[in-house]
Amino acid sequence: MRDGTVAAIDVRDLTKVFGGGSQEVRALDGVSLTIARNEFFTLLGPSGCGKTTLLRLIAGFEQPSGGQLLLDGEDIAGRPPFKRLVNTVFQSYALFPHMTVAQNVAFGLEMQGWDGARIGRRVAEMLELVKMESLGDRRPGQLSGGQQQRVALARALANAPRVLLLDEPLSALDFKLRKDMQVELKRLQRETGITFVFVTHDQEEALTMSDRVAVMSQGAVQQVGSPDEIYERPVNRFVADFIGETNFLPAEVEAAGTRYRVPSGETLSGHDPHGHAQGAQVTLALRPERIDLLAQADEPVSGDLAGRVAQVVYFGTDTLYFLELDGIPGRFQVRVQNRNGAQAEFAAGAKVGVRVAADAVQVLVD
Ligand SMILES: Nc1ncnc2c1ncn2[C@@H]1O[C@H](COP(=O)(O)OP(=O)(O)OP(=O)(O)O)[C@@H](O)[C@H]1O
Repeated sequence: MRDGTVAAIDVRDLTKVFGGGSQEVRALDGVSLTIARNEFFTLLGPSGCGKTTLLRLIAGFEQPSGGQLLLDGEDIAGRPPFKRLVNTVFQSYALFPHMTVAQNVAFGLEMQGWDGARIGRRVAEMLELVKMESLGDRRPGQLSGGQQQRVALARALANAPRVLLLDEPLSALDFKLRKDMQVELKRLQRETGITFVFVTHDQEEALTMSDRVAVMSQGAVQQVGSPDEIYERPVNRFVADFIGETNFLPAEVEAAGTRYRVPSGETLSGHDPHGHAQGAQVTLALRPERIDLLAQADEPVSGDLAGRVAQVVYFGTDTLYFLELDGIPGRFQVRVQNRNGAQAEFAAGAKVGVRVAADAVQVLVD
């Protein structure tokens, strides 16, 4: 780690290849990242990008084809799962159906040879932590999905692992419960101080819970950053497209690091972490909620784009406008908060101006 402390998990150029010959799949293709102690770290990406494979390598259920994996600074290659101080919570919960809630939580502690009184205290403590203290005598079949998930968490936290791996643990829950459990998981992580590595393909889940997020695609890490970094400053088109809604505009660099000319001839200012030179062809990313719509009567200023409302979609909290901009191909989205009730401000067909906030434009690498 940069500050000299030892990372909870240090992944170095990790590769995992399944099968061989024409069947070969490179599930991980040289992944490097560090996860700090006490961090809520999320692996985010579409189905098949390799997030579960990375989790299974950390857990020890799979062996890497190349690269290194360090836990608290120690190379754990070849160490079996039960000797890694790493527990996993699966989407399916994997509770023992014939045991009570309390017996499920106690199971791992018994395997590790804890004495009865200590197990009793620990089980009570864990059930209190996940707010299940009154349901210790029930069997999993008598619990709701959310309650089963809490038991699975209590069981996985009981022996105080260094790292808890969570593989899409909320995806079987309905919308409302999932929201509640997001808050709950964050609380558990803060209260226990255990490093959480959370796998999801749900960007909202990743943004709301994580200290940092690694966005993955095709076996590679595209970007690692805090939720606001990856949302506000995506490095490439994949990240900008995968996280939230984005408008992409082709542009030419008019002045390096400051001004970008779009096909309508207007110039926008923008943020370019990649240092493109003057004359370079680039793609600009603009978030729909960072853009203001102007009535035709408003006085346009330099950089304002002009166009027509093609479609209006009402979302309750906000309204999404699809625009056709003069001189710019494709559709352009603007999201406006409905502060003044349900009435959409502009109807389909209305001529409008588009004002882009000075710091709202991100220049992408590709
Ligand atoms: N045991 C295996 N044998 C062969 N190929 C595998 C195996 N496990 C995973 N793969 C392949 O490796 C790639 C990455 O799979 P992985 O399960 O890690 O993706 P994921 O991002 O977790 O996807 P999902 O969200 O669908 O679980 C996929 O192409 C998958 O088909």
